[in-house]
Amino acid sequence: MAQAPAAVLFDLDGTLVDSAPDLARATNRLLAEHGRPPVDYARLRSVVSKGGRAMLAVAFPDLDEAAREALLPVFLRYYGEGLAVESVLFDGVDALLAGLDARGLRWGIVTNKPEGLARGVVDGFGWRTRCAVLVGGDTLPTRKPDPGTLLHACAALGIDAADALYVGDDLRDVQAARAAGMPCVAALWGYREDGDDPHRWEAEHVAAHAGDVLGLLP
Ligand SMILES: O=C(O)COP(=O)(O)O
Ligand SMILES: [Mg+2]
Repeated sequence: MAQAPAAVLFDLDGTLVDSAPDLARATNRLLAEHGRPPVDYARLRSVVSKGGRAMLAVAFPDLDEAAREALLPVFLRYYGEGLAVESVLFDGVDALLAGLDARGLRWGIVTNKPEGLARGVVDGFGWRTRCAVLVGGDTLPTRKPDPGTLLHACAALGIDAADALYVGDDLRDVQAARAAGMPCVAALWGYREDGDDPHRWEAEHVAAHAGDVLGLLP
């Protein structure tokens, strides 16, 4: 990277926060209420960055879409009751964010998680005053892979998309960044299903560890 970005934007689940344990607890509460055994954790974990609908498809594969859609608000409510209980930061994230702060580089979050829940996670990790912008999946009518939420974050920061850097663990993160004209990093430490190959997503950078992102900056 020739020039330092004006700000670094992050995806939340699978990039900054390993939220799978809290999401699994909400899933299992819902399953138990329906008289079902707990979810296959590894399978659930692999789709966390694909959102609540994908998680419910793993947990209730026999239900049709309409029946799963009806479960979504309950699932999100259960998750909302314990957002930062068992969730942890991925290795190196703390040092990465501290490194950005030390360089005076603003950072923010653009997630598909509903904004209210994302705010709860941000508060849970004590980031409220450090996180310069937070855009959720319901902040606008569109969400990733649409570039709108990334562009919205840039407008809030008063910067051009081309001058920011986005870090995300899912194909739709890279698609959103590319559509926004924003350089991006595919995070290999996040959630992936078998067969997902981030090296084929055409991100400008691929990082194996959160600490590698600082190394990309000049
Ligand atoms: O909740 C989701 O849809 C996934 O969240 P993410 O965009 O932070 O990975
Ligand atoms: Mg993600």
